[in-house]
Amino acid sequence: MILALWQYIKKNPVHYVIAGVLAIISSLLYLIPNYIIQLFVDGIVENNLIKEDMIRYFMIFGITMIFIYLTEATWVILTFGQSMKYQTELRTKMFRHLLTFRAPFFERFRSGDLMTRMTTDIDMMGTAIGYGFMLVVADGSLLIGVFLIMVTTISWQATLLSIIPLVIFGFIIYHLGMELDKRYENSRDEVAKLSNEVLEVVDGVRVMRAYGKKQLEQKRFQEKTHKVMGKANELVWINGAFRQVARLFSGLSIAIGLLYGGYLVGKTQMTIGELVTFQIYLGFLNGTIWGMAELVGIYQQGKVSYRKINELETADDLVDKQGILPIDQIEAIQFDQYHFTYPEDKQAVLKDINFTLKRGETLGIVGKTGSGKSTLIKQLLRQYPNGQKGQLLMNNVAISQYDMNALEKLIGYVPQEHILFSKSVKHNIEFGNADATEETFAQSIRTADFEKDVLRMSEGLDTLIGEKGVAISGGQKQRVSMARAMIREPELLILDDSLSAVDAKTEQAIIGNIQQIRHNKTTIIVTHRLSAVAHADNILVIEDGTVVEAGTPDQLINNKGWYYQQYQKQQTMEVNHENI
Ligand SMILES: Nc1ncnc2c1ncn2[C@@H]1O[C@H](COP(=O)(O)OP(=O)(O)OP(=O)(O)O)[C@@H](O)[C@H]1O
Repeated sequence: MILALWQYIKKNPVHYVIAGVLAIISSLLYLIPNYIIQLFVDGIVENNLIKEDMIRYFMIFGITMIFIYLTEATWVILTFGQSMKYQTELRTKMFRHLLTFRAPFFERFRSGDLMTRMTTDIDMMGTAIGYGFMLVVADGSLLIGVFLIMVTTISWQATLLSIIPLVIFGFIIYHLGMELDKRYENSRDEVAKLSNEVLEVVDGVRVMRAYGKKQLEQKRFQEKTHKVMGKANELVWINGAFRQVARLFSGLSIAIGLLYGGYLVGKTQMTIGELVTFQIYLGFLNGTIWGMAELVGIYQQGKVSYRKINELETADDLVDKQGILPIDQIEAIQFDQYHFTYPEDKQAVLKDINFTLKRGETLGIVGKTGSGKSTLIKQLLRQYPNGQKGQLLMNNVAISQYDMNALEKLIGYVPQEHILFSKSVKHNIEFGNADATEETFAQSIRTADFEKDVLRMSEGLDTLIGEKGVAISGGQKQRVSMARAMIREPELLILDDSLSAVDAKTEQAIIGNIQQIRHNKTTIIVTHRLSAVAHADNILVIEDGTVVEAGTPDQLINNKGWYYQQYQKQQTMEVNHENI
């Protein structure tokens, strides 16, 4: 951690050098008022304090305090400003880094954990480089300055004797710090788990209510908070005990100083003024030792947070991102004896997949639930590592060779679970392509059959949706999501069971619109409703990760296999539905 912080300090030398010099100056300036106090007390005791001296002392005292204020304020502002800058830079860097990760990473790191890393841990690193730096420089220079002044100007024997308890305390702090490390980590991990729980509860609150599980969830949550409290209490215990030990040692140091100082005053080897100043100096030394104790805590917490951030920085999502080839058109997609197993699994989910999809064609993918349809799409989107056997080619080149960003720009993907942002309808659609012309924007809404819905919304396209806005239906969400993909006018459009929540008539209208505007462009439609792929050039029926039937809709009907049976069932259902 220290190395990482040092790298940052080195990047901003001017700020830190100025802050460091000012911190040292302000610490040393603190010695002047003490010296004035010493002269003042001695003047009173020796009865030779004259008015001019008093005015002079007062002036020096006042001016020094003003300088202390100015230097301290300047370097504290500089240091904490840098700390904020450091946090902002680190957070931006980590966020950019997070965006590069693919699905396996997010399966490993849960949302609550990531939130804790992006907030508390980065804050802690900021504290280490701000408050930690302040403690090291200011308290360090004060400690050295006070020690030297005590030794050289008052009494080296009294100084050495009275700092013995402080040195012992220093050793205790050091060893306790080691003990605190693990406990800080445990406590922090429990908070991360709790954050995750809160997210899940907020997300699933409606289901929880519907199933009458409010009480149960409350109990579970309470158990988790008790666990957090338990771990935090361990720290409170150690910190509490530690503070009392600190008090004991600092009291001992002052007592030794008083006793030995009193003895020296009795032997006229120390003036009363020096004894008073000596006690004030001891107070400073005690303060700096407290500061060092705090520094140990900041260092230990910072170390834990650094480990957590470093884990994110060095995490690998196992997806090869090294591809550099540019791509601006997808002429053909080819799965060649392709096998795929999820990283944490042993059994292949896709087995021996073979097919070619040419530019301008529409491919339908159907099959039982859990058969591997979405997995095939995820492989096209490169969300997981490459398949273990066979090849996935685009324009006859392995897909992994292409620059991911270039590839992503060609694809419009409408996923099964519709993720919309808590912003306006317009913002959500424009998210697909902020540079789209008004005409393309209007066309995307038309294609998604969302025009009527917009008219019904109180603020039209500016209507806020999501958490802070109006709740929209599942079918409306799907169509906003569809418009977001359409506004890209993508080379390759992928609909992954993305019209399941709209009625058959609307689905037909949308599919018709897509057919009409996507000449020469490629479309993949994964669906459970066969009417959505009735126009497809080719259809794959997937069962247990393998293609069991393939062909045009007519060929599959003639085949009399799974497709035919499903077709019959869905036809009967549709007729019954129309008769109701
Ligand atoms: N991230 C994952 N890690 C491990 N296994 C997974 C993962 N995602 C899906 N699976 C498994 O892979 C298999 C295929 O899932 P997939 O989502 O591809 O099916 P599907 O045909 O799209 O199903 P549905 O029609 O219900 O959407 C399932 O057994 C599923 O449990």
